[in-house]
Amino acid sequence: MRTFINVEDIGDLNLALAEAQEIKNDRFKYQHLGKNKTLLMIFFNNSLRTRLSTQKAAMNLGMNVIVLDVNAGAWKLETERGVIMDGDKSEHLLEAIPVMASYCDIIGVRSFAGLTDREYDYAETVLNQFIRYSGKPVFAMETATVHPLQAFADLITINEEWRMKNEECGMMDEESTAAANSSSIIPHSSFKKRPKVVLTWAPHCRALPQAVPNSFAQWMNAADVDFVITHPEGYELDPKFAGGARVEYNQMKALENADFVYAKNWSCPGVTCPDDYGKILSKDMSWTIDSAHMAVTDKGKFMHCLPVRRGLIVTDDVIEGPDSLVIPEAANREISCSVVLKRMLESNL
Ligand SMILES: NCCC[C@H](NC(=O)CCC(=O)O)C(=O)O
Ligand SMILES: NC(=O)OP(=O)(O)O
Repeated sequence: MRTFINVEDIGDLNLALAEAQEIKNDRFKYQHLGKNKTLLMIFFNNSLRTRLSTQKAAMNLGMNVIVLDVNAGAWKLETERGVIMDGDKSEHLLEAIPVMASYCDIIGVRSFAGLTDREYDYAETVLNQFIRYSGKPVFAMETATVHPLQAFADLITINEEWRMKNEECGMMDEESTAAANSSSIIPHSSFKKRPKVVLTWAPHCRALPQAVPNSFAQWMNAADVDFVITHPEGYELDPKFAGGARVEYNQMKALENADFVYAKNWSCPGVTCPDDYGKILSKDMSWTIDSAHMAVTDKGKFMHCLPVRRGLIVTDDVIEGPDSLVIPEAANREISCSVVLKRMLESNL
């Protein structure tokens, strides 16, 4: 694997899930792969989970890790070509990338959308410069339009929970139970019903990127689930990621019988109205996930990538309740990243 950006990069999802389970059973099984290899993590934006889980995954694989916070100690980097650099940015990304690449074997990049220029963001301009000028395998640690490590961790979490729910409810037939006992991964088709997964927009006080919902939609479209997206009018996600998914504008209707409720805020993706790109179109608090929303689900599990703002996205009782998966999701970030780094180490170095 040379890049990890879109769901296609990981190939067969059942194989990827099986590999995730294998690593979860023995996190240090592939420690030899990373010996004398160095991961460079570059952050243009803040992070808690990605910073720690990616570092942990690399250490599990025996790698050395260098972390660069571009905005805390490095020269401020210019990312656009053709500008006269007479402002506060002292170094151009086009020199910085090959320099940084000379010190490492794999590069992870966090670079959020600026939310002012849709074309620049959706072309993944910064990430693509790393791919083009580093000559090294590159993976997205949330970039302008995608957050695949999060979506993969979310898929792992859904798979684990769905398997448990089916086992508890005795929803598997005999053949599938036997398959479950002999294998780490059961295709969802073995269960009597596919899980209903609902991605719901929720209000926020700041304009946030579309990377998390884009990747979640892309991965759920590729997975064996019944996927529904709900949001106020104007928040339609880019068809490149969400194309084919069912959109239901009535949130309560969308949540009916849901097995998984994935809440997230995002700003206007500018699909129906390009001038609104990156803007907040709604702060409707009736979209906040509370116990009344969860009550219409099928004992649904609450999911969010974190960090989450309580009182806006979700109420305290829901996020703290027994049906909240936010901590297992975050824990599975170590696993999703381990699979990605393992594959990069195996195939490219
Ligand atoms: N990596 C997880 C989410 C990161 C980012 N959230 C944020 O910036 C929230 C910041 C705040 O709540 O102030 C996003 O939505 O893409
Ligand atoms: N979910 C996630 O990516 O968290 P961080 O932004 O803290 O890395």
